[in-house]
Amino acid sequence: MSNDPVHQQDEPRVVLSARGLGKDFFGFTAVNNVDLDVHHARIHALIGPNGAGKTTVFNLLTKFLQPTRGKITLLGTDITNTKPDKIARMGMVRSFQISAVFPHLTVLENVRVALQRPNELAVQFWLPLSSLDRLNGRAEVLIDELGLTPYRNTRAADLSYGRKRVLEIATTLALDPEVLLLDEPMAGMGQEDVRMVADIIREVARHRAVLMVEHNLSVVADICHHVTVLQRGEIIAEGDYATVSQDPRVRTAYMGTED
Ligand SMILES: Nc1ncnc2c1ncn2[C@@H]1O[C@H](COP(=O)(O)OP(=O)(O)OP(=O)(O)O)[C@@H](O)[C@H]1O
Repeated sequence: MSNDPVHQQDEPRVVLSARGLGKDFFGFTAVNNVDLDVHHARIHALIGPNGAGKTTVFNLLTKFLQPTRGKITLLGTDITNTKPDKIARMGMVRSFQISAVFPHLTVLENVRVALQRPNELAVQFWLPLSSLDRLNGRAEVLIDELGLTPYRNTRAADLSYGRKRVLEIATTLALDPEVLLLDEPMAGMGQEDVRMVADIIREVARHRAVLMVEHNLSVVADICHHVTVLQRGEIIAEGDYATVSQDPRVRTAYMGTED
């Protein structure tokens, strides 16, 4: 579907949407009335000050939390009452969900393990060798897509922090998701790694939608097409970074002042 030229136009299709999304915790409203449209081949950032509700929105979208109010649609299907494991199979994954990286395995082995999971090849040991060849082929493509070819035989434990993050993203992509959710992908990384991971996310999003929570605003400015700003559980601004960063409510939310 991602190669369909119709979907490569300026207004790409909506793959994930939320309407009137809300979550109460014991009477405290953490998220209220959130409308969100995430588009194919676009990077969408969810930003806001601490406690704004970003993680809660993430957990609602992936159904780790059940919404108190509202509706969520993934690829045209209502998933408001769908279980998280089914959502991964339907085409939406979040980075930590299946991103267990085994430190003693090489990059290639880690990606192969991740690729076996959806196919359950691990238990189908009677499968012909040609199936494993196919798996190797897909693993090489993924490794290449994520710039990990020079490290294919390196143990995960010996990778830099940033490259480990890229390997995690590679294992997440093994399910071939249409929508990838990343929770603070730049957290704890140095400037050089931030640049590398930002480039990888840009590459990954050429064929998929990416929704990410990110505190690093220069990364958001650099790679995100669309930004939704939350404060106290509600959307206070949205648009491209240039637009939202000039919004007086956003400036007040971040700085405590409009200046
Ligand atoms: N399980 C819970 N029970 C009660 N309150 C919760 C729960 N989870 C989150 N909250 C509250 O909901 C609000 C939003 O929290 P959330 O973690 O979604 O914000 P955030 O924008 O991700 O913050 P941060 O940037 O600090 O991670 C906060 O006031 C938080 O205390």
